[in-house]
Amino acid sequence: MKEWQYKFIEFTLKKQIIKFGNFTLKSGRKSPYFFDIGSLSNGYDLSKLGCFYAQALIDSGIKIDVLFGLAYKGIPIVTAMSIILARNHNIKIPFCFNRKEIKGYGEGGVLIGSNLYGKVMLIDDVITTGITIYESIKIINSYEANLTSILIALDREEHKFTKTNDIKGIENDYQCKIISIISLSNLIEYLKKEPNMSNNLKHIYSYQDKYGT
Ligand SMILES: O=P(O)(O)OC[C@H]1O[C@H](OP(=O)(O)OP(=O)(O)O)[C@H](O)[C@@H]1O
Ligand SMILES: O=C(O)c1cc(=O)[nH]c(=O)[nH]1
Repeated sequence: MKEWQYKFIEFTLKKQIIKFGNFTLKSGRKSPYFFDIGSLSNGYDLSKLGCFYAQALIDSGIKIDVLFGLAYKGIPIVTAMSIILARNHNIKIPFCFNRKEIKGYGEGGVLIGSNLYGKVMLIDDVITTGITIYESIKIINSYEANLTSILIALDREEHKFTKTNDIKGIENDYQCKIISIISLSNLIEYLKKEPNMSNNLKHIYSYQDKYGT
């Protein structure tokens, strides 16, 4: 693990982005941990989050035309990341995000910000089953745009409902590179060295047995 990934885990634990308990996921899976970006509630923490995402993009060396934040949590992420890229790294990449419901008046439509065109990097918080990513590809493909990369904070490293919607499936089907700031393996590696984590780890291991890749 790189030092900034360690720092990211420290940040997520300190800010209680990573929570332990009983959580129902979008897929219906019952998880003993939850990654909750929505618990960040001030500009300072959000700008720190933006720094980690910007770092991951720069480290990847991937070239893109537009950043696309997926509603809802991808919206503050892509906004914070874009500000950090401009302010700290002098990198100006257009960004946009979607509405979950189509707006039928005023400017209308589903997109806010830049048009979707060329090589698109999708920005979100986590991938669990990958189903949400498959749904978002439909939005991207309805423009003259291609999904060429995905950047998330946490890859939960779970197997998916069907063979076609796992991470490797997305990468192969769409020639699309997926990068994550951390993976569940990174998190486990960190938690193993922390005191009082053995019970949480026990629950994570049995969850992994059921849903892990
Ligand atoms: O890989 P999957 O099984 O599809 O699950 C992961 C998705 O679940 C959450 O979406 P949700 O629509 O709940 O996000 P929101 O809180 O940002 O609206 C999360 O933000 C991911 O996009
Ligand atoms: O799969 C999900 O719904 C999910 C998992 C997670 O860790 N965090 C989140 O916001 N959603």
